[in-house]
Amino acid sequence: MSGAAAAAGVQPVLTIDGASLTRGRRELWSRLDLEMRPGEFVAVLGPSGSGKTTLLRSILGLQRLSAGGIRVAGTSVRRGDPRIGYIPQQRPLPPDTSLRARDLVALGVHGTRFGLPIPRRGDRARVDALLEGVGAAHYGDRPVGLLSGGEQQRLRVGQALADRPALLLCDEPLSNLDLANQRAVTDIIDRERREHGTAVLFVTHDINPILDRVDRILYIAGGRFLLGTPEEVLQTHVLSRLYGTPVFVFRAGGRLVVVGVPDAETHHETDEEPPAMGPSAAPGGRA
Ligand SMILES: Nc1ncnc2c1ncn2[C@@H]1O[C@H](COP(=O)(O)OP(=O)(O)OP(=O)(O)O)[C@@H](O)[C@H]1O
Repeated sequence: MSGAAAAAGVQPVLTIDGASLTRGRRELWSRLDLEMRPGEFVAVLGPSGSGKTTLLRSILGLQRLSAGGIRVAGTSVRRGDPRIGYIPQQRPLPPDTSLRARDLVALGVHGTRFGLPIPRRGDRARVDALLEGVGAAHYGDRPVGLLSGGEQQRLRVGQALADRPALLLCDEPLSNLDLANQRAVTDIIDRERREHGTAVLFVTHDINPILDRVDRILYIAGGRFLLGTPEEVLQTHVLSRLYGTPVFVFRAGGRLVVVGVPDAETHHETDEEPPAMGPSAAPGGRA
């Protein structure tokens, strides 16, 4: 154990240790360190193609690292690890999908997650409780293909939380949702981490809907990363240094807007020394 979690005397839920991932000649990120404590909410930001989804896939054991290691609650991850819940990037389900809403949630319940559904005693009650928890009880028996994007997304959250994971990985779970559904889905995830200590790693393009819940931000760009509180990371001078080009952070009407972000592949040579992080950097963070 090391870092802030150790200082607080708790076992980290997630430990990423010097992780690097190279695709062809391109280094997506390198020497990435991240330690998450129970109940912590970390947002992952960065331009399209910077490797955010790949990071989640690495944590899930679906993507081999070029270097470094990843542990969940102190041990290596394996495919289908029940300690991890995963909300993948949203794709609308086809209208003719024959599953009912409750079937989709049931796929997350132990024993059915990665194989054929094998209902066990108590599963129905668990599925009912999950449907209730995500506000989907009233459409539990409807075909999923006929549900709206927001209704489907609540079910995906229910499925990911079914086995009460220690770590919840969310890949842009709010995209394509209206503001009311963004808030509803955020509230469900936030309640889970407050009530059950689930650590949440949340990939997003827009920090605004979750800004008031986030403990730290991991910002990935051009093979580099920054780690710190929102106040530390979301600053014009900090992001300009990360990108190596002027990037502006504006605050308007309680919202943050980041302007001038270059494409993920058009900046930074990977063998460049990363710029120094300001004095307000969280331990373990660098840029
Ligand atoms: N299976 C794969 N084989 C080769 N390259 C891949 C594969 N999957 C992703 N990539 C590439 O790796 C890079 C990172 O992809 P990734 O999906 O992790 O980015 P991202 O930050 O999640 O992007 P977005 O915000 O658009 O979802 C991209 O350049 C992508 O084209």
